[in-house]
Amino acid sequence: MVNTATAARVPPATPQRFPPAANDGAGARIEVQGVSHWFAQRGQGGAGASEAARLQVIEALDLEIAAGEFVALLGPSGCGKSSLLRLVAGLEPASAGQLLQDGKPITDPDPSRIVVFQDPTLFPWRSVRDNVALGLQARGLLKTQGHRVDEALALVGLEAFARALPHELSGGMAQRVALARALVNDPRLLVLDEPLGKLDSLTRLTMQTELVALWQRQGFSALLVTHDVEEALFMAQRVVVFSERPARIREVLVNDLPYPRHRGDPRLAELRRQALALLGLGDSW
Ligand SMILES: Nc1ncnc2c1ncn2[C@@H]1O[C@H](COP(=O)(O)OP(=O)(O)OP(=O)(O)O)[C@@H](O)[C@H]1O
Repeated sequence: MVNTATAARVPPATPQRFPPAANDGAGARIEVQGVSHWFAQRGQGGAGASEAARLQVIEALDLEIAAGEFVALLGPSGCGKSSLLRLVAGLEPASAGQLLQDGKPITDPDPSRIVVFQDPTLFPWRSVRDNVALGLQARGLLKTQGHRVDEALALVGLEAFARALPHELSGGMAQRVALARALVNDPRLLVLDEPLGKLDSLTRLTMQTELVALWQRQGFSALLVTHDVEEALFMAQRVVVFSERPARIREVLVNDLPYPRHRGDPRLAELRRQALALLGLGDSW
């Protein structure tokens, strides 16, 4: 599956070369207002499950993502981070409270909010180009807006691989295709659920930089879940640190370092120390 020889020939994406985004840099403003969420536990009843049979994953959460902001979520495993992403994406309704996009309730999935998961989940029989075209095709926009497929591939530096099949790609290239598949929709919010989690560490560092460049270039808002403290601090403007389940905000770390950032910046080291302490990992790391 991973073709490192081919991967080595792929230049880093250079988003600066391409025309302005159609959304004119207008990222979505997201408001999470008094949101609580719980699941019925397996084998203990469905919609009518009693309090005791419910697993509460989010508790009375208030959070705002400003238009065009990059926010990352950190927290203990299983605390409810991905559950929150699913609510923001509109993949399921919150048990209590409300979520708003630009002042309007989020009730369903919408092409203005695209989720990128850890696994690129490409259709193996479709070319890179045809995988990226899926969103436009599903909405009947391919004939009139097909040029956006090429623009999205160019944004992630994969123009030369448009005809390749997924098995010919490295892990990093496949994840870039997943990003292009998201970008073709010109999203106002990119919801990133550990999107770099399966990549080798060097590719991961490269793609962190590329993702930040795409975010700066395209102007969407970004909400990232990651287990990697450095990744969160390197990429985001604010890092929300959650408690153990049910997720409550323990602290919001503000990183006002300008971009492009330097990984050796002492401010990043200080924020890392704070984040690890908040996650209960102390100074010994
Ligand atoms: N559809 C579901 N039905 C029942 N329980 C669920 C469902 N989805 C998630 N959970 C449970 O909710 C809790 C929170 O899960 P979630 O995936 O949101 O956590 P997370 O913080 O993203 O975890 P991780 O960091 O390990 O990915 C977990 O205990 C999980 O088992």
